[in-house]
Amino acid sequence: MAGVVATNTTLTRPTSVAAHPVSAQAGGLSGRPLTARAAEVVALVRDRAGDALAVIGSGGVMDVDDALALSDAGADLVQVYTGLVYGGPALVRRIAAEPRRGPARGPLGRRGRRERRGGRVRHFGLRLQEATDRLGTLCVGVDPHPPLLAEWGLPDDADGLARFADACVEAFAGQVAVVKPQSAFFERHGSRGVAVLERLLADLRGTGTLSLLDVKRGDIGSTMQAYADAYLRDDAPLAADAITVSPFLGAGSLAPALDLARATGRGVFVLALTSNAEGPGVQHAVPAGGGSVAGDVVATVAARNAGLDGVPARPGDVGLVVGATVGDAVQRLGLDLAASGAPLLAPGLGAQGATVDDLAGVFGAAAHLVLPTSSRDLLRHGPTPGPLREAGQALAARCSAALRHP
Ligand SMILES: O=C(O)c1cc(=O)[nH]c(=O)n1[C@@H]1O[C@H](COP(=O)(O)O)[C@@H](O)[C@H]1O
Repeated sequence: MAGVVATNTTLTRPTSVAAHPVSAQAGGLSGRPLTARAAEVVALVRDRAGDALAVIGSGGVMDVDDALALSDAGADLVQVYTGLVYGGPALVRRIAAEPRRGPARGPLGRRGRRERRGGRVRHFGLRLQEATDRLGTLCVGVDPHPPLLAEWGLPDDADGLARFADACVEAFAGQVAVVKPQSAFFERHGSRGVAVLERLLADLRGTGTLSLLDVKRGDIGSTMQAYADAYLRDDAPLAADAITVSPFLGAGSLAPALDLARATGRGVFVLALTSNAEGPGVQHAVPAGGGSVAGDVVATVAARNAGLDGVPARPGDVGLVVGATVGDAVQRLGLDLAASGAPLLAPGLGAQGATVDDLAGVFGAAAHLVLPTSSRDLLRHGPTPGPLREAGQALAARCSAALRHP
């Protein structure tokens, strides 16, 4: 055997087409629904085949960036089918005009492949859209609470954390759109706990699973730059695809993180309306010029997302955190979340009392931007990865159905 052609059509139905009247019919999908999966499969084939086989990348190549993604994933040649139908022969000329690059190799190469295409940054919003289209709309929180460790029969030490993290990777990597480790539960074990977090982030990176590190950082500009360096640089030991930040030292103080995230193709989720009972006292407060503190946060994020280049319909790279527990606060405060273009991280499901059925009411016209997240309520299905995975997939399907575009 001289080589492998990867891939063909896909039998999965991403959420972007699930509502289409014929989506239940049998048969494989071509075009855009294949793009992200094809790059993953090509990377897998290249990793397994090494240099022994030629790899021809095919599937969802609709534009030059898609072709470069397959090349970066390890393809020696790239094929176009559906892209040729819609893009015409000029697409071939544009792809062929790109300088040929050898496939990236090794752990650093793999990281570079996911975030950059030919020196061009792949925006976080686009990567998130691809992941939710393919895997459904759910972010799984990895919160190794002491009571959960005990329930799972694990010690409350770095070894327990490591086994907890491994089970989560086995259950959720490649199965849900985003995995969100909660830094606090690792930090409480000092440097050994942080080392486990570092390995967890590397494992998620290695499996192509988006990581959202929940650290809720926020500080004066110069210190914020250091926090940004810690999580948002390509070469940071704790690099994640996105982080949570707190705007309550003034949303403008977050600029170093937002700038670095944009430069490296990462995301930042800014707290706006948090899920806890103490949040409204600060977030609903009316500043001197009117509106609300949360409204100012939303406006800052909307301004950031409006400046993005590329396809206007895709979600922005800067997200907002709005708890699923906030009831009618979004409407009462007059927040136009849909116009912000921000992916909306929605914690509070299960353990904090919100349900999947609350999501449509809380988010209204912005429902299509919502990324619900659950930690304890989902993790109680452990420690065996199988039931954990099934619970995650079932919850993702329920969330996707509840948030589907009208
Ligand atoms: O940023 C967050 O993720 C977050 C924001 C918020 O407003 N409320 C909130 O609960 N979270 C986090 O989401 C997780 C919720 O965990 P569960 O209540 O167990 O699902 C925790 O790690 C919280 O720190």
